[in-house]
Amino acid sequence: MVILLPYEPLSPIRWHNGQVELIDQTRLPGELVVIRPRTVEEMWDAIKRLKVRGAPAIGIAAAFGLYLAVRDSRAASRAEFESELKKAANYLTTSRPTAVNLFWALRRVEAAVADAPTDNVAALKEIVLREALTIRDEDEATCRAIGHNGAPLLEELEAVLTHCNAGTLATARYGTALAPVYYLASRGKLLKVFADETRPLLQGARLTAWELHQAGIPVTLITDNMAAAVMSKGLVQAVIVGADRIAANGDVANKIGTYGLAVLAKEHCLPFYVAAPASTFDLSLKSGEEIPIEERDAAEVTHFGLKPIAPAGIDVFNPAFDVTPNRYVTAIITEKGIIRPPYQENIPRVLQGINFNGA
Ligand SMILES: CSC[C@@H](O)[C@@H](O)C(=O)COP(=O)(O)O
Repeated sequence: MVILLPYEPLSPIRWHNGQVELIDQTRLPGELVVIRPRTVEEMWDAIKRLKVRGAPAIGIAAAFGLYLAVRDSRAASRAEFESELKKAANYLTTSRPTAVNLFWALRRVEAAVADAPTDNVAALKEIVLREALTIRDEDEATCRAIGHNGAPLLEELEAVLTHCNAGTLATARYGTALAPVYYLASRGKLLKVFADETRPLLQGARLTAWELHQAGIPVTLITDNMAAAVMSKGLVQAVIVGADRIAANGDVANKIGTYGLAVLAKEHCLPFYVAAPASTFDLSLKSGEEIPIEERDAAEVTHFGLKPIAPAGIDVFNPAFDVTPNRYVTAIITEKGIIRPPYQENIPRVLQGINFNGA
């Protein structure tokens, strides 16, 4: 097992020796295994099975997936190459429907090729790889900026509650919800984190607890149904989560259970913060009602690992995400600044970089 320098989280996705390397998140916390998808099909499978997961990381993985799809292309023309790229992008969009970063990254790579001033297929392949690498590197800088921007909201607090994993494992590095925690730690302020285990796939227990523990940040694991008790005892002073898609009105899709936490936070007069990059906003959607919510296999609920914990054949409802209405969201922390209500007006203002502090 790798031991990290205190407070410096690892990066779960990188390009090394001509291959994409991913930490297989289904194997954590027991084993730190690196996988190297070699085809677009293997990358699709890694995304579908949550070997790589978390909205920004899914986008980065998909961009590399496009390169894997065209790396050995024998296209005879630019048009043929672009058609192969489009086919691969369409295929990758079928892996997971909710995180808009996936669609954003694929569009970005396609646009880079469309804008390229060359018809040379070898040069176009190189552009696909360069764009994937740029998306990865920019995400790391973006997450660091989210950490910087979010830190003032949390620096006076003792502890926060988070849900699922919106940490370094969900991004190129640093995470979104956990970015301010890492940022503060690197400056000597250790904020405590209560991590929901996050049923059914336990990203909180397996991933958030693991990565914070590795980085030397104090983390306390709770089951999802303990959040109300933690809040009522005053053990946390804020909730901070990531997002998979944010609609134009500020409604937030995130891991199932997030909505309940937001309602609980309101009842306990705690701020409810969402941390997300600009690539997680989908301003084409008026509200969260339009966000496609992934439903996953019933076995994730009826089984604990391979062990059945429910009667065989029982009906199951297993949405992977829920939508938190904007009225519960105190602020959205982005790399461009902090966005506060009214979201309809303030989201475009902040994302377009108009000088506005969100106060
Ligand atoms: C920075 S990641 C934000 C979200 O993607 C995260 O909170 C989440 O819901 C991840 O769900 P997952 O199903 O593990 O991909």
